[in-house]
Parts: sequence; C-alpha cells; structure tokens
Amino acid sequence: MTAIATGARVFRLEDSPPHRCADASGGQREEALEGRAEHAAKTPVRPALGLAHISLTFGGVAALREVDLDVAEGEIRAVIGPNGAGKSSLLNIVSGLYRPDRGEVWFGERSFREVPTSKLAGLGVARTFQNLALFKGLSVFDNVLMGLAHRVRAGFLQQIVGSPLARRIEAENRAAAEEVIGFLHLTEVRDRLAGTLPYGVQKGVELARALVTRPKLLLLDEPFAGVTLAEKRELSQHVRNARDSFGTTIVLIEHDIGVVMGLSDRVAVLDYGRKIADGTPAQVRTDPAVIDAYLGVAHETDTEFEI
Ligand SMILES: Nc1ncnc2c1ncn2[C@@H]1O[C@H](COP(=O)(O)OP(=O)(O)OP(=O)(O)O)[C@@H](O)[C@H]1O
Repeated sequence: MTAIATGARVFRLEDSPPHRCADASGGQREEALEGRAEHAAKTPVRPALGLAHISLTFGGVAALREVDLDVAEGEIRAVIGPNGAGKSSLLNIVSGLYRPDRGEVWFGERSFREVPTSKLAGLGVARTFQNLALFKGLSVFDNVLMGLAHRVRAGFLQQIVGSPLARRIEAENRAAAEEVIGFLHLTEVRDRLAGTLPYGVQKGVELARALVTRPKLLLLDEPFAGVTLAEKRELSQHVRNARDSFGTTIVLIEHDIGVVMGLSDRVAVLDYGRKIADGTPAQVRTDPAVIDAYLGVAHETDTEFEI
C-alpha cells in the first residue's frame, strides 16, 4: 500500500532545552560539570529513530495501534508482518506521508507529531518506494543525480547557473553520483536508460539514488519484491555494505522473511496493526506469536541464504 494521505498538515518541532550553567564559577562550575556528567551517564542515548505510541486509523480500520519502535544508530532493522499488518503505514508515517492519530516520531533528539516531508532530506533521511519511482526515460547516472536535486533550490540555481559556485556544486554532485554508482556496481549500466534495465537492476538504481545523499537513515520499502534470487543476494550485500561503509542506519519493511532474517540485526513483527514481537532474528523466529501470525504461513517468495 503506498497511497498518499492528503489534507492539511502541521508539525511540531521539539528540540531539547539547552543546558544552562552560564554564570557558574569555581566550585559551582565543577559541580555543574559533575552534575552534567552524572546526568549524561544516566541518560540513555536516544536511538537514531524512535516511534512512540503510534496509532493510525483509516475510517474504522486500525492500521497501527500503539506501536513503539527504536532503531539504534548503524543498525539494520526490519519490520515484517502479513499483508495489511501496517508495515507501509508505519514507513509512510516515518517519511511524513501519513500523519498518525496519536504518537510521536523521533529522529535523534528531535520529535515530531507529524514528520515534515520537505525537511526529510535535511534531517538526513532518504527512502525508496515499493513500486519503483525512477525516471525511466533518463539514464542511470541522471536518475542517481536526481537524488541530489534538493541540495539547491531551483530558483537559486537558476540565478547562479554559470557561476563558479554553480559549477562547483555540479562537480561535487556528479562526483558523488559516480562514486555511488561504482559502489553499487552499476558502472556498466551508467549510461543506459533506467526503464530498459532488468527490474532487479532498477531496484539497485533506486538504492543508489537514495544513497547518493549519504543519508543517516535509509528507509527501504520492500527492496526485494519482484527480484530474482541472484539479485536478492546482490542487493542484500549492497544494503549491508551501505551500513558498513557509510554507517547508514537502515529500516526495511519486507515480505521475504528469509532475506530479512539473514540481513537484519533486529526484527519487529506487526500483526493487525500491533507489534507482537521484537528482537533478534533468532528470538523472533521462535516466538510462538510470530509463528502463529506469520511464520506458520507458507510464503512462496521466502528465500533462505547466508549473506
Ligand atoms: N490510504 C489508505 N486508505 C485506507 N486504508 C488504508 C490506507 N493505507 C492502509 N490502509 C489500511 O490499513 C491497513 C494496513 O495497511 P498497510 O498497507 O500499512 O499494511 P502492509 O503491512 O504494508 O500490507 P502489505 O504487505 O499488503 O503492503 C490495511 O487494512 C489497509 O487496508
């Protein structure tokens, strides 16, 4: 499900209050510093992404019910569940396409009642879509370059076209696109039109376009849907490399449990909008509630391989 909710949106930004110890001196300052160290030691590090008590309904249908989720920095975190469990709704809330009825989304220290889509890139968040959202008539290189289009506003760019600054920005963007194309082994198809490539390669191009921004947090919406086994292996390796090489925190929703179990550090399981399990792949695999709700059901597309 990738339908986009419409309607007026408002969001609230709640930064943490600044520390105050401006006029402290001598012993007072030491006390303040000690106090701060103690406070820091007691205060848990905020996860890269946090969802708190997220609920969402469509008419009478509860898509999400009081869902909590934390994603640690540098983690590969999967969200799985049967059809209609609420996975896409959850991803759409994190990327600002849906506004939850209740709850908050945290990116590090910042919390939102509704995530502002226009600020997503600025927050270091990128996403891919379940149905490919590539420009099929453009080359792979140009598609990847489009991932950086937000860096300069069009009006501003028009004003500075031809200027040394414009040339420098363009050169930097092109270099970043070349780098990620090489990283994802897409050099051979760099100049091919995206629409002419096999589906699995197009998925790779979409991943490249998301990664070119070097996001802190990457949201992957069913990245393995419709791709061959060999392509699944390669894409899985790319996802892992993105985390290992760029330190990108990754959240993926996915149907293919085999891929998820081999790739993820932790897995959350949704069923009818509720989180019914959360833990390592080994923990989730043996959870009776998960077996009942999901793993007990045979899935033709499940893949088992070591990555
Ligand atoms: N835009 C929408 N309008 C109405 N109902 C919706 C909308 N989006 C989701 N839903 C409903 O919310 C529930 C959760 O749907 P969602 O698409 O989030 O589940 P999912 O786990 O991603 O399913 P799938 O794996 O089939 O994509 C379903 O009952 C769905 O019909």
